[in-house]
Amino acid sequence: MGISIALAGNPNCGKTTMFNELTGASQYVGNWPGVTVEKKEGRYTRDRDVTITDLPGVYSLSPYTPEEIVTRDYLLSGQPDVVVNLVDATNLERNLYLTTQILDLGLPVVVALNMMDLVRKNGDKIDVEGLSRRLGCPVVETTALKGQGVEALIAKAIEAASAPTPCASSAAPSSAPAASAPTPAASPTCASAAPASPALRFPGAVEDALAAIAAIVGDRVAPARARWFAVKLLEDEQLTVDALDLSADDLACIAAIREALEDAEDDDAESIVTNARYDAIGEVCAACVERSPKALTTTQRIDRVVTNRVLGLPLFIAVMFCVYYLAVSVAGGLFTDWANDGLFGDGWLYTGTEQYEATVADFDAALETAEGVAAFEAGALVEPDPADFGLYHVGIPVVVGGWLDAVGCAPWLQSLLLDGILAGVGAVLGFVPQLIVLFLLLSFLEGCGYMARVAFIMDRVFRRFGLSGKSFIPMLIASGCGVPAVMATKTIENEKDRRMTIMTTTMIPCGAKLPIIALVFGALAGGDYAATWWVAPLFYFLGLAAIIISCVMLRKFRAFAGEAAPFIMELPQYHIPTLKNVAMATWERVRSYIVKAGTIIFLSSMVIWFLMNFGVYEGRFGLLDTSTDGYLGHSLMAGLGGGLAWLFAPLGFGSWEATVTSLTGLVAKENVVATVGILTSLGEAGEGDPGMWAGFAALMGGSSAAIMAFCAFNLLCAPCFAAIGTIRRQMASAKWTWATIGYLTGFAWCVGLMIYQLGGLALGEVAPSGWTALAVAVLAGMLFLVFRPAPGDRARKASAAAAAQGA
Ligand SMILES: Nc1nc2c(ncn2[C@@H]2O[C@H](COP(=O)(O)OP(=O)(O)OP(=O)(O)O)[C@@H](O)[C@H]2O)c(=O)[nH]1
Ligand SMILES: [Mg+2]
Repeated sequence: MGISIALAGNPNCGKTTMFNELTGASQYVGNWPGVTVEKKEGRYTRDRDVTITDLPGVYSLSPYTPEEIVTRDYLLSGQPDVVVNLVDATNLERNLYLTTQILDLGLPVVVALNMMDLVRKNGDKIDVEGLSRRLGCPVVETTALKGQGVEALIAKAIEAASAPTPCASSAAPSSAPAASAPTPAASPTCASAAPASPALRFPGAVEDALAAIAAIVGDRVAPARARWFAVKLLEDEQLTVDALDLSADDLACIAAIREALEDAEDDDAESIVTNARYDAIGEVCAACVERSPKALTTTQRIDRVVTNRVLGLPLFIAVMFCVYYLAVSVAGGLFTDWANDGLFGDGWLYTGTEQYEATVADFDAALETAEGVAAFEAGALVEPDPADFGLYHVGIPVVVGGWLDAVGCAPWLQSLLLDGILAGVGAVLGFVPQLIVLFLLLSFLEGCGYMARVAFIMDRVFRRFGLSGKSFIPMLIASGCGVPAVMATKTIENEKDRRMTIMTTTMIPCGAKLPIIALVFGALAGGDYAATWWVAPLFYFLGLAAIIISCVMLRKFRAFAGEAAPFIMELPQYHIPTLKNVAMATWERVRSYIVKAGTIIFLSSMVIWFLMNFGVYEGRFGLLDTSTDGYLGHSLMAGLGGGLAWLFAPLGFGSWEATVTSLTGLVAKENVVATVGILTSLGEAGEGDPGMWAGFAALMGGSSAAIMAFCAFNLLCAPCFAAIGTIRRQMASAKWTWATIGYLTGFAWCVGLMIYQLGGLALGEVAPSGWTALAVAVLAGMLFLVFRPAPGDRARKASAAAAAQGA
């Protein structure tokens, strides 16, 4: 017969680690509380008849948070034959609180004392026999991380499940609402079950009250579960009261019992029960746990430095600097260039690069002269072939291009495949090596327990702006790429905080936006870095300021009103994470990035290619000849840009070219510079080319204010398709995705308007007009939203004032 085992316990006590060990699954394990949020089922590898269910970690069985409801419903459902209650043995007092509640359920329970490796390392001792006797259930020592004790644990669980009594699986009343107590399964062994006499007893008055309530409930519930219902009725938990369908008389009797107890103890019933539990646990621990007199554990010693008020922040900045240096500079420099220019570019030369570059420079210099050009045309001067200089391989586009040529593929299809799809998908995949390194390092920091501290440190800063410390990690990641940043918002439990973070985090300039900043920088400063060094940091500051202002403003709306959720996170013990866990966490993140490249980017690259390569030329619609100058002016994209250009006129860049540039940026921000290249007929000159700066400045009508407005708009507006796709997934709602796109684009437009109209006015580039008035109005509106009290604040202040007056 199949046996169903439920794994229940506090957050971060090792349930998923145990589950993976038992079932061979690879569910996500992280070193912070609240990793698992829904139940997962698997089969025991050594006995396929045994089903194991991993449940979200909970501190109690009260139906408040979604995780608590999932766990409580499952335990009450009658499905588990036995509950394996994992407890973090390094923190027995707190963990046993849930144990006492699980014991009340009347199901067979086996307690797993997990993390015994840490207990031994700390030099503490636990009397397992004594604990088992006092709790009235088997207790097994385990170290899930190393797979120790897990077989003995399951053997005990199977034994307990097979014992004929006690049984509570048919105990839930049939009228119980589905939300809390799904329909029970009938079980013949229960008919004769005697009322369970709890091993863990409360003070006499409480036990008397419970017995009296149990008598009123009578046989409406199975005897084994009578205690659970009696406790819940004493606590006056509405869900249970509704479920039992008691008569008005019975309810009045129970209320009288409760009031009598509350009067006698001078406390409310819920607190009385909670205190009774803690007192009982205190006695158990005093008798069974012997703490080593050692003053501080390793974790406490590390935390003294890491979470220190003065040292915490600088230390964190140093750690992050190292992570970024390794990922972006070292790995990025090594691998991303290789992936972008080698694998998805022309090819890559591993050795003899210096000699090759020198020869190319000579070749380029020769082409500058008339003789050189003549020699080149005559075939006397040949472009140097990198393959002659050392170890070289060609890029995928070259290989694919060769195949397509060989099979006589139509030029338009070649262009679609190479310039459209391969270029688009390749640009995204080119970042994969960098991301792997970044995520490996971040997963390590997460797995060892450091990230939980970071959120705690940043909370002190962020709280002032209505954001929780947990929003910081996404923003940090966003400076690399918005996609993983949006995914990282998953760890923010509070829905409002999470939505707000998703909506704003992509305002931080990501790696792909840096070329835009460089281009603007060049166009404004003409390469005079010494005099204008402040332009680039200015845009980072703009991103950060935009987030802060947005959060302060958004908090004034009902959908986001309220303070950031109080920062409650138990700081886990430090430990070296297993290689498997780090690799899994990294893969999980990289995988979604790759999947996105294969789906959203794939499709959008095709669409953009189509819009840029098709159009009406000499009265005929068709594929444009990309070798003619200004072909883009005839494309569908130009038409689209022309149609939308009026939107950007107030921002100073109302030409179809500038509009098209912003539109292609939606696919990937890298496209902005590439499009400027095509528009200025400079090809792939790149953002560092002075010709490109001049061309770009001309595109913007030579106005510095327009250039700044263009840059601000492109940095702050809706992110690339890839990030939008991720936002859609994390928001799990089309409405919120559109709200995000709308908010970001609207906000970016307003900032662009203010920069162009007001900045241009100051610089003498723009004459006052109706738009100037609108820009002033927008500025005033923003200031109003920032400084206006949040809804509810006024009421709170008024009541506080009234209370103060009354006092
Ligand atoms: N030292 C030690 N660490 C462990 C042990 N078991 C689990 N861990 C670590 O504890 C952390 C939490 O493990 P999880 O399995 O995710 O915990 P969980 O109970 O599923 O947590 P939630 O899903 O948040 O409820 C991870 O970093 C594990 O590697 C153990 O026996 N010893
Ligand atoms: Mg888990």
